Amino acid sequence: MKALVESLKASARETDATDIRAAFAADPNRFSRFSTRLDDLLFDYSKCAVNDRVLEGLEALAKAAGVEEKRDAMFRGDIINITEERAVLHTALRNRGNRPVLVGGKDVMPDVNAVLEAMGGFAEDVRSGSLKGATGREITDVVNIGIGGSDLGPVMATLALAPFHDGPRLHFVSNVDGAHIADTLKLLDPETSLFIVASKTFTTIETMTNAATARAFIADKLGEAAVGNHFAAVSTALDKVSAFGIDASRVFGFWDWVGGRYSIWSAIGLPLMIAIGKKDFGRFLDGGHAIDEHFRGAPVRENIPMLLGLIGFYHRTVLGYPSRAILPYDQRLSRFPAYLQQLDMESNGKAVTLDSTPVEFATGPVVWGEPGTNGQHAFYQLIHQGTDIIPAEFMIAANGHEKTLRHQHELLIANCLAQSEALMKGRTLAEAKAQLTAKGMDEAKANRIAPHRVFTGNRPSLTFVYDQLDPFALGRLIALYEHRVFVEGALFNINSFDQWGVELGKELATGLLPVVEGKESAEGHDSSTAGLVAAILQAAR
Ligand SMILES: O=P(O)(O)OC[C@H]1O[C@](O)(CO)[C@@H](O)[C@@H]1O
Repeated sequence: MKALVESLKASARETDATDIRAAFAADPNRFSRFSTRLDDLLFDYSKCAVNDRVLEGLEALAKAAGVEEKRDAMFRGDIINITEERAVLHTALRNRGNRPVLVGGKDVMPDVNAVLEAMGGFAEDVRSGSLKGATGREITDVVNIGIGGSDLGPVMATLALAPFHDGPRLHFVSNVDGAHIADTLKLLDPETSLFIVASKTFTTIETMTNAATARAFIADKLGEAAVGNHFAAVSTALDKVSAFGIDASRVFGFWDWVGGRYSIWSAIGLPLMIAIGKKDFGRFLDGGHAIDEHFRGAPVRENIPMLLGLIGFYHRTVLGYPSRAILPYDQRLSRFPAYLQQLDMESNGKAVTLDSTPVEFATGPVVWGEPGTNGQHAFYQLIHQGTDIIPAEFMIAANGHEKTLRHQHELLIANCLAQSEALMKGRTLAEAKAQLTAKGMDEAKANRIAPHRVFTGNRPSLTFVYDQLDPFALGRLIALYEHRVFVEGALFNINSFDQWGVELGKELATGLLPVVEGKESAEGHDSSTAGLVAAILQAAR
């Protein structure tokens, strides 16, 4: 693999692959050669630093890394999460054709369908008002208490699908910072509130602490006996849920073969289903399933997640670009970058291979972003003229939902397309100077100012265009990125499905709590940590 990566570097150098501007000038068909479609979804990668030779090299790399075999092993239910000894089967949750999926010789589909059915019944009862609080009033507000994968997916998707939201109001509490739950509880009437405690493990300290606070809120206002009417839970740890006191009829399970950051398709999606209804949630699953079928069947040069992964690997590992910016020109996708941060960085932020040896090249990039056009007025300066090259990933709908505001949508589209054009084309020194002198600036001053107005161009970007952001389109987008992360992880030869990197901080926080509470001394901790604790304790009121 290392040799193939080196030869890709050489191909890029020898073919001037990073001179994207020259590639466009030389080939009027570049767009049609380096873009592909899946129904209304258009994927344009012509503004990336690729050419045919690079793509051939990437295909060879994918073959050598066994990406397709690894993909098939995932769909088959093999134990590919080797450190946790688990299958990886979030795809079974959206397996709309009901093709049998075997784990340990047993088809998981009947259980998957049963939970989906139970969620649907519960969600529709909440939405219709037939499920009541302890005092007989309808539920107006649903609060999801979870963190990481038990929060980001439902938050992101609920915001994204606001035009389809016709159920009760939704709130999300994740942070252990008491401010988060306190600010949420202030908005609620306990008689009409329902809390969903969402935690795969049902041990996560943030979620358990917030759940206890919410429980006290109900018990204090409505009495202990009311708690059962105002709580539901989503977890794989059904024994722990029952110890919390939530009735089995309000508990929705999932399985250890669903990773937290891949769990929006499972019962973790319950808040979304309550917001948009069972039918639209089904459309969301359909979108994910459509991408699964595409990923499994399309040839590499038409396979969007495969291309996305290969190009991602190429930008990151071959060309050494340290981060990628996720730039949805879709305000309702405002939490999509945060969602992808967990998906990508928790999956591929690893430095040890599946053979338990150190990796030989750079793995997952830093993933970040904000919706356009807001980002343009904040950090685009650095993307255009900074010293790092940051591949940008744009996404835009051909149609907004606000029919009477078409003009605003056209402005949004123009801005999105202009950014990728500017990143690719740039502005030369001669062009910058000519612009200034044309405005009447004298030669000497133009010479001084022009360098500040130069854009190197050749900054890669890719663009997704879809018809409209609806449940199907969102499901498709999420699944695309899931499989992209999979492809990159397969090329890195790492386990994309564990997350040991978050453990150490959790362990140390548990150890530090008694010190922060003033019950234990800070002895044994480093002087910085001890000094910080002392300062905080001194100031604590
Ligand atoms: O659903 P749980 O078990 O509460 O975990 C929440 C999150 O914590 C993590 O385990 C680590 O931060 C994530 O992978 C997960 O999504």
